[in-house]
Amino acid sequence: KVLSENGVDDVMILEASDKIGGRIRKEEFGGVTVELGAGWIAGVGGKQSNPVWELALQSNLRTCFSDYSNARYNIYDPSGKIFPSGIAADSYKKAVDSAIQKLRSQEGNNNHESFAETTSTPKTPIELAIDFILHDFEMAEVEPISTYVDFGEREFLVADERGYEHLLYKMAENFLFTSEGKITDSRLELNTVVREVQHSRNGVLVSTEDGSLYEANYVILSVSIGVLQSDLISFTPPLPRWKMEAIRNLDVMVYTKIFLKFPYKFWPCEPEKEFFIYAHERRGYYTFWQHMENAYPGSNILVVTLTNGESKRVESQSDQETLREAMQVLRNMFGPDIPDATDILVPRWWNNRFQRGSYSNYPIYVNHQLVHDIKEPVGRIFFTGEHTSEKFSGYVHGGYLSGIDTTNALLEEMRKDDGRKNESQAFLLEPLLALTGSLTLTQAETVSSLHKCDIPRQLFLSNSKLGLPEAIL
Ligand SMILES: Cc1cc2nc3c(=O)[nH]c(=O)nc-3n(C[C@H](O)[C@H](O)[C@H](O)COP(=O)(O)OP(=O)(O)OC[C@H]3O[C@@H](n4cnc5c(N)ncnc54)[C@H](O)[C@@H]3O)c2cc1C
Repeated sequence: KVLSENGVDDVMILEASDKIGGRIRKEEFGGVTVELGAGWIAGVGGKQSNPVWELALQSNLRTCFSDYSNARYNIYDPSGKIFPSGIAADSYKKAVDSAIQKLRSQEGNNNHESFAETTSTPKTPIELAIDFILHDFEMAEVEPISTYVDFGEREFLVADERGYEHLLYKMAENFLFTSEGKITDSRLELNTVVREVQHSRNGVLVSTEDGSLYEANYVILSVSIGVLQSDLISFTPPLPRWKMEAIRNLDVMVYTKIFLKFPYKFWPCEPEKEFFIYAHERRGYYTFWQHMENAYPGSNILVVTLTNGESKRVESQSDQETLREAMQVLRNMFGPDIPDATDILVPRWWNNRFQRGSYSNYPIYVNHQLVHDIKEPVGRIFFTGEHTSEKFSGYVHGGYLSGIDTTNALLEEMRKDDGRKNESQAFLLEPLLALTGSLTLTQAETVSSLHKCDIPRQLFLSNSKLGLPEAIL
């Protein structure tokens, strides 16, 4: 939309997978729609309006208020007894206070520790569980001291059969899709995996896995930080050292929601018991649980969240093994007589070569050079996506807003470029063949003829979460 409003319509979106949405991805499971990726619209109810929440309202997306702070009163010990609420709440408060105190004492020190490194090592199962929730489960309790509060602290769970992705299709309606979600536009190419970006001061040339070539004046790369860290896409010439270092220095978080379907409910399913915690001797071992009765009453589905090392471990084993482990934990909590799950769904974000993780994880006191370098363009290559958002990295709205920022930066560059072109038409007509030395003649001819096109061509790689030029996310 931003591009279109500025008269730039000649764009191409190359998406590696078979649908738009990226880390917004739904699947039918156990008779309902579950979100394998983003599930919450976070950052609602503050001074400013979160644009993703606005989209949800406009699209009549069904959501339900979801407050996982209640989980602190539902902590099960390894033998299945619930910790008295006073003890659980006190332990929680102590852990939060000490983390906040430590963070405050470090404020301004330009200390690059991640939040996980700020507290002393916990020892008991309850300390381990709380530590896991505070540090791995979205750092929910410390957000109020950070700058992330502009949009508010309320969170809403998407509970709509059409999925979170409905927002994306709504945004792209009459642009890339019909109201039934059918692609109408040749500007979007699915199943198109970018493998190489050749770039020079004259333009970019993109090669895809199927051997196609796309020539353009600019490229916006919205792949995840995990993909940038992997060798999926190569750059010729290679990216400069400052860019490579920024990419390498940003942590990638793996966050996995495992879904389990049961023949009937055996867990307490009052609305305020939506979340519960299992305090195991092993940190992060099937710790954080949620029932889906608030979102989909009668669905009989439980969700357990794993992160990082546990996510990677579970991704590499069979789903049957994961089911066995999860059932053992549930039997510790609820007794030996509970029924076996009838189905399990284990997303694999780490092993997905188009993701390689779930979202970026910035140090709590961000090194501004890192933020700057991660989003800074390299010549004609622009970078966007949640990892380039200083305030909202890791969130859908971070991706959305970074898309707009990057688009504006590109538009600015295009204006400057137009100025330069007017000064020197000769430069514009310089053949691109220098870039294509390694290509076959036919390909080179194709490239060459595309280059002669009068209309400026802008190329966008991947769809991003919104998948659309309207909001390059
Ligand atoms: C399990 C999980 C839970 C989450 N929970 C929440 C939540 O509750 N709330 C929230 O706000 N956020 C949440 N997030 C984060 C949120 O989903 C992301 O921040 C956001 O969707 C990222 O959008 P993006 O456009 O930056 O990247 P993506 O959506 O990942 O888009 C990048 C696109 O690039 C494509 N691609 C990759 N490689 C190539 C290639 N070589 N060629 C072409 N295309 C390529 C990918 O297929 C993908 O479509 C969660 C994420 C995960 C994984």
